[in-house]
Amino acid sequence: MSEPLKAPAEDDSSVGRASAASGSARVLGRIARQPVTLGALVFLLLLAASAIAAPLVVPYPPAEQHHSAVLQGPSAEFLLGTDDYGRDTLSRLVYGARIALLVGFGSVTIAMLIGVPLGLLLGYYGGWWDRLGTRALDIADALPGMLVGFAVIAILGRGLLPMMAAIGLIFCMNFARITRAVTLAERGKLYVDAARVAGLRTPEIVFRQLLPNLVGPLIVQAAVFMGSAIMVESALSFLGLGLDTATPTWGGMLSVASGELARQPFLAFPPGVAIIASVLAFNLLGDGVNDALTNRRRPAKRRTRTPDGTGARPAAAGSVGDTAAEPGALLQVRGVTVELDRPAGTPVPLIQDVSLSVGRGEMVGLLGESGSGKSMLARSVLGLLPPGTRLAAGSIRLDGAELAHRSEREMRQVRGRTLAAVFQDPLAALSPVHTIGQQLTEPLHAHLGMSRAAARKRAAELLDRVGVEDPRRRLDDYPHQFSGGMAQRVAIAMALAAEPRLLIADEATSALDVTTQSQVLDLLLDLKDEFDMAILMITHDLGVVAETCDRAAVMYAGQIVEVNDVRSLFDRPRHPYTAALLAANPSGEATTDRLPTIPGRVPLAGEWPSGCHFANRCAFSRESCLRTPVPLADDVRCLRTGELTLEVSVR
Ligand SMILES: Nc1ncnc2c1ncn2[C@@H]1O[C@H](COP(=O)(O)OP(=O)(O)OP(=O)(O)O)[C@@H](O)[C@H]1O
Repeated sequence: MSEPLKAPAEDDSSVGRASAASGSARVLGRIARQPVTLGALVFLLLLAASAIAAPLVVPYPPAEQHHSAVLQGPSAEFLLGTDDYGRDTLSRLVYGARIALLVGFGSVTIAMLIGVPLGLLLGYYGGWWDRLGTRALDIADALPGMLVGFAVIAILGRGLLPMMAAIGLIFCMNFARITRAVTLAERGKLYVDAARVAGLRTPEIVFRQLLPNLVGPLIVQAAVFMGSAIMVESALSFLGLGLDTATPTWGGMLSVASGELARQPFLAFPPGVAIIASVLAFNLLGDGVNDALTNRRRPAKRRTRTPDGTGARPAAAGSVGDTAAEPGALLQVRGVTVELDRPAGTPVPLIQDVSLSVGRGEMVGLLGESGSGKSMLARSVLGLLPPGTRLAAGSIRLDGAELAHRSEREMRQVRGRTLAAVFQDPLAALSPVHTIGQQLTEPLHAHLGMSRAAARKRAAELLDRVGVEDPRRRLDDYPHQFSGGMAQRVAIAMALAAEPRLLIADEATSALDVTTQSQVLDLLLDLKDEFDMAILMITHDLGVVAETCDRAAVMYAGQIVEVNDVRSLFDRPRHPYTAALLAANPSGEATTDRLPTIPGRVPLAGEWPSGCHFANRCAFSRESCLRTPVPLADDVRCLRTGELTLEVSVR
């Protein structure tokens, strides 16, 4: 076992060590710097305070009639005049605010209780659930809101609760739509994949990972709908469908005013202004909060890669020379094809007939240009294929157990225990609204059944192991308080939590600067030995493969074209594409000028030639190469491999 790593010299002080509350404090700070939003907030707080303290602040009880002062204009005695019964308008206005705010709050709560879980389910599950659900939402939306309100009140009768239920039903569809849209966007993010990889169950992912990320948009919408709810309440009261006429409501006051316009036109002003001002204030508040949150959520600057510096060193001693399927290999992928379903037309293969094995404790590199299918292969193994794609053929065996076509529930048992993954962007792979401690302890608690205290202790040990200084304190930090390199260490610690047998590192170091990349690679190598863990290292970077891997596989246009031990692959490539890739490597020193660049472009999925996928770009292709599909034989997918001598080296 290797010694625990000391924290590297990497400086993460620049990203701040703000307290856990700093995110909310920053948002509040931004709101405080928006005078209009602040004004709206102060107005609404005063309105709420006066509504709550109404008996203490109003000059007269709202129902008290002053028969000698009917329909008066503003005066010192009655600041906003009186109504047709001589009741003080100001007092009724303040009491009306109670009803308006209560109905607004109650109806928005009802709308959220119905709409948010519905939107979460539609957005998270997608597919038929989503299609049927959104059609149902469309139909519900087509019904005029007020008609729905009338129907509910007709059924339930007049009163505070029926009014809240009616307005809640009108708005619940909007909450469902917003929640669905945000969930659809969030569920494709890496932190959700990471949570699935960590083996969290669907309710845990939906309610603990996704829901907290919806809080911002939901607060904004709740503020806006509070205003709308007040408007609907006023409209229903105006039409006489609200509370009984003795109860002071703004809509009811307007209704009275409309009958007395000729005698006292001022009567309409106080409730009219109150409705307009509060609706406007709620809208301005929603807008302001939205601006403040959007600012908060602006993605952090990506680290830029410094040029090269990834000098290749000789492949690890004892490289596995036999690249054929190994009996008892930890991971055995055989003939895997993933297809993209199209509503009309035949499915398009995204990867085709892919076979690859990874031995126990072995580190295998997966190379290939963008779009060659590396991530799709990784996702097939993880059981995380994107919506619309499916495993059409093949077998994926991990530690002897078949993973192909397993249900999500079954895959959860595998992910996070035997199988784990680290992705390219660690900050995207970590939930922004949970502390590192919460995210690290969750899989320990969920998989290993550890108590919260034991899980926290283990989490601190893991952080220490991956080189995070002061781990106990840093458990309470949020992902944004870590630099890219440190966040990747945290992501690795999460992946290691249940000591998996196979770690899939999908471009895990690509977003890091060269120094940090080298530190993280060293860490992975140490951990591989310490945990006797195999690693499938997906990368574009030939240097990373040369430096760290035992074997490497090269993918091109959805197929594996060559597999070999690293030394042989780099010294004596057997497939023209491998040779071209090596020669085109900017850090390499090509010793032959036969293939300095790769002409043409990678064909898109669905546009692959029927024979060899590389044939159109290959300097050595013959007519026979285009005729029939070329199988992977003796770990190379080339009909002419026996005839060619491809000498390219990147060392
Ligand atoms: N969500 C998706 N839906 C449909 N097709 C997809 C999806 N993601 C990727 N593809 C397609 O699948 C093929 C393989 O893509 P994949 O992301 O696996 O390539 P890659 O080698 O990992 O590329 P990169 O190195 O850029 O990540 C490409 O043709 C790509 O356009």
